[in-house]
Amino acid sequence: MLHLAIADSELELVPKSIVEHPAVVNYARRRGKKPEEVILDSSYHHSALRKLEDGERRGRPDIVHICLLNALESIANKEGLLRVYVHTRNDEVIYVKPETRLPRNYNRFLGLMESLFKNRVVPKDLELLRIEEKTLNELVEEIGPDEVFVMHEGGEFMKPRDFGKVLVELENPLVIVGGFPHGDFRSQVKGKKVSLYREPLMAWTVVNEVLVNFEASLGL
Ligand SMILES: C[S@@+](CC[C@H](N)C(=O)[O-])C[C@H]1O[C@@H](n2cnc3c(N)ncnc32)[C@H](O)[C@@H]1O
Repeated sequence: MLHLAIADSELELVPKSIVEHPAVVNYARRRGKKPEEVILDSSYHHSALRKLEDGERRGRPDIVHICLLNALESIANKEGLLRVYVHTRNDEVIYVKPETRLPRNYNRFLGLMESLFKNRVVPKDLELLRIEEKTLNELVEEIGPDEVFVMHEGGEFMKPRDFGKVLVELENPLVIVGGFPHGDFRSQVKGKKVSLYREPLMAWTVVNEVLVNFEASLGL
């Protein structure tokens, strides 16, 4: 089983300090929600983000959306060989059941995340998504992987194809990909740093490279 964690993801509700900012208030009103119940999104809350620490990297639920779509629709997942987790900047972990069919539409995805933050599980009966307070290190301990790989542009270079071969030799590897647009991991993560390319890649590209090469090494 391959475990994939999208870590330090920039997925959060609008922080208290900016709930009264006009960009947030107007956006929430348009969506018929309370300002404190909406997900922070840099494309809508750009002016409010300037007032926040780390504002240049926060409010990127789109990264989580694309990574999850790619992972959940992958052949590895359809074959029952993948578990996906989203860890957020506020140390929460979202557990995603493999059979989850995420909305393709971005605004619907935001609505789903808002409902998850409010109700802690969605939907109530199937519990496809569940969120818990948890650090990345606590998640790693819980998974108990035989090896942890931290995908990092400054890590040891490995061709994606060779990395796939390394993964299939293990029982329970964990691959960690940063769910943020700029900078480095905020969490202190222990693991082998691996670079798949000489330049920085988008998180969803790394997810795809890891999964496709894992599948190829399995002969899928
Ligand atoms: C957009 S990058 C993070 C920001 C990047 N440090 C920058 O400033 O452009 C998102 C994640 O993709 C992964 N990643 C990016 N480039 C990579 C590479 N060349 N090899 C392996 N993983 C990479 C890392 O896990 C990283 O945290």
